[in-house]
Amino acid sequence: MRDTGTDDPRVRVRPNRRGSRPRTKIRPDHEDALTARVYRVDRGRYHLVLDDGDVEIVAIKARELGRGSIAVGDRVRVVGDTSGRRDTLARIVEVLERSSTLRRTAEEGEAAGTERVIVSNADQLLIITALAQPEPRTGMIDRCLVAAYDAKMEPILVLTKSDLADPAELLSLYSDLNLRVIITSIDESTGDTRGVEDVEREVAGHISVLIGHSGVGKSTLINALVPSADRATGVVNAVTGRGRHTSSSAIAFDLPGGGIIIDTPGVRSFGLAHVGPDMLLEAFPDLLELAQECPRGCTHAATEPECGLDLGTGSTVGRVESFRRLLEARHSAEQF
Ligand SMILES: Nc1nc2c(ncn2[C@@H]2O[C@H](COP(=O)(O)OP(=O)(O)OP(=O)(O)O)[C@@H](O)[C@H]2O)c(=O)[nH]1
Ligand SMILES: [Zn+2]
Repeated sequence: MRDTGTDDPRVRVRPNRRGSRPRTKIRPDHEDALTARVYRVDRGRYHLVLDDGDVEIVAIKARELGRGSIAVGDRVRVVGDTSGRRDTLARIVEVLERSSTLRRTAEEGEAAGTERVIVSNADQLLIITALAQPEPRTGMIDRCLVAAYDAKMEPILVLTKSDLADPAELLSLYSDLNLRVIITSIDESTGDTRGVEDVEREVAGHISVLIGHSGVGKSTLINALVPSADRATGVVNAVTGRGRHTSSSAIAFDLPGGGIIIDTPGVRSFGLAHVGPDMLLEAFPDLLELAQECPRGCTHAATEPECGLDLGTGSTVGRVESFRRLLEARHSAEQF
């Protein structure tokens, strides 16, 4: 073996075609790089918080990183001006391995059909649904559940505006899923709140993503958890009928009690086409044994004549029904 004068595995030796000295391709050795987390992405600029000292800096992606995406929640290594002073730019030279990725399928106009990462490294998905204004949509909840199970994130159902409607009917639909459920009501003008401490307890020390339709109270909830976030609430565009958030970038906030909460304004779709029946079944470990009886290639749909899940009895019947509802939700035309 040729001695290249280093045992750095990043030094690659090209074949010595001309018989001259070996040519080495040494990638810049970013030994001085600092680690940081992405909190926000805005027009190609990445807003990061350094691990050491909590300094906020702005960075661009180094060209050597190629086309791979960098998402909110990503852990990165940065070089250059990491002082965090105004008008300084650092450079992201590496994206560290992700522990989870929440994805959506790109919409038409973009590279349609390709997958985009919404948030990296989160471990919980808070599905925010108002009990009224707007009316709850179970299709959206089901699709979010599939996305959470696929991303190996813990789903938590947060039912807001409990001052306006009773949760009982909605809850009965989800009782077989053994979901964690939190019921809240927040009156920003009086400060009269219910359930916010329950949310606080669930998110402490975790990286949690909030997802939900416009107007369900995400910003109101974030303000209750992180007063310094100062999210604008309650403004709905009279022309489009949509909330004011038009960008689809996620944005992260540090929780006072530790942990991170990530809002996803403008995110309206998940790509679920890639979620196969057996992948979803992994979220129902109690049904795996029944599925052993399935013929090969069984899709576990209710129309499968010999699906082993039909052998379930007692409380398992409800579990199978819930599982099959989520299977169906993958193909729903609903965006969420
Ligand atoms: N009655 C009642 N109203 C609430 C509650 N929580 C939020 N609201 C109101 O619902 C409206 C929408 O709340 P936002 O927090 O702006 O909703 P959002 O999910 O952030 O909406 P976008 O920013 O459009 O995505 C506001 O007028 C809030 O004051 C609640 O618990 N009860
Ligand atoms: Zn089956």
